[in-house]
Amino acid sequence: MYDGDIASVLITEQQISEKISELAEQVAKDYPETGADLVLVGVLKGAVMFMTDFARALPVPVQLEFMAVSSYGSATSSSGVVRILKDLDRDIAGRDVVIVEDIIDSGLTLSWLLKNLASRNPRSLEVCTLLRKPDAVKVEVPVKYVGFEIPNEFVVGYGLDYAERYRDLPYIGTLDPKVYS
Ligand SMILES: O=P(O)(O)OC[C@H]1O[C@H](OP(=O)(O)OP(=O)(O)O)[C@H](O)[C@@H]1O
Ligand code: HPA
Repeated sequence: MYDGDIASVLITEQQISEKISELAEQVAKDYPETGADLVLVGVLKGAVMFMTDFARALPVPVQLEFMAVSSYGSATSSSGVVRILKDLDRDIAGRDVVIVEDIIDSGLTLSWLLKNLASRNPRSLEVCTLLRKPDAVKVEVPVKYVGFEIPNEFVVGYGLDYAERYRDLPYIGTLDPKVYS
């Protein structure tokens, strides 16, 4: 599939699966079953694969919510101004909430999202991301659960796209430069 487009495999399907088990164990420990279920907020579309695998790996009951947001500005870099395309279906006031992200790159999307969700008065609000790039440290975003720290390269697969392609790859890889040209 996508013959020749992938320059290298950065994280294999098995590494992803092992990491998700570790993250799920960590999160389950921090949220022992109480009266109300934990709410996972997945950020469309990139986080879909991670969200569904992560929810199934968690040994505590969770409710799934999704948000779709879009950044104004250029396609390649986030401007930090975010618009809600699809909002949550439910009120999160008083609930334990974990934002589930595929990647934190500049950190601008997440920093906006944290402020937006915090204003809805959840009982607690944390972030779980599969990938984080070093640039993310430029914006101060508190992220409790991080799967992999990756180099500052454009990656695709496992939900991550380039021009809406490659989201369906089961692993995470880098793109051959010929794809961009
Ligand atoms: O830290 P940042 O620089 O803000 O980048 C991270 C965001 O960018 C990607 O979403 P994108 O806007 O590409 O939408 P998609 O998930 O639909 O691909 C990714 O899923 C994160 O939400
Ligand atoms: O490296 C990336 N790949 C795909 N989508 C992204 N959104 C932010 N960073 C990336």
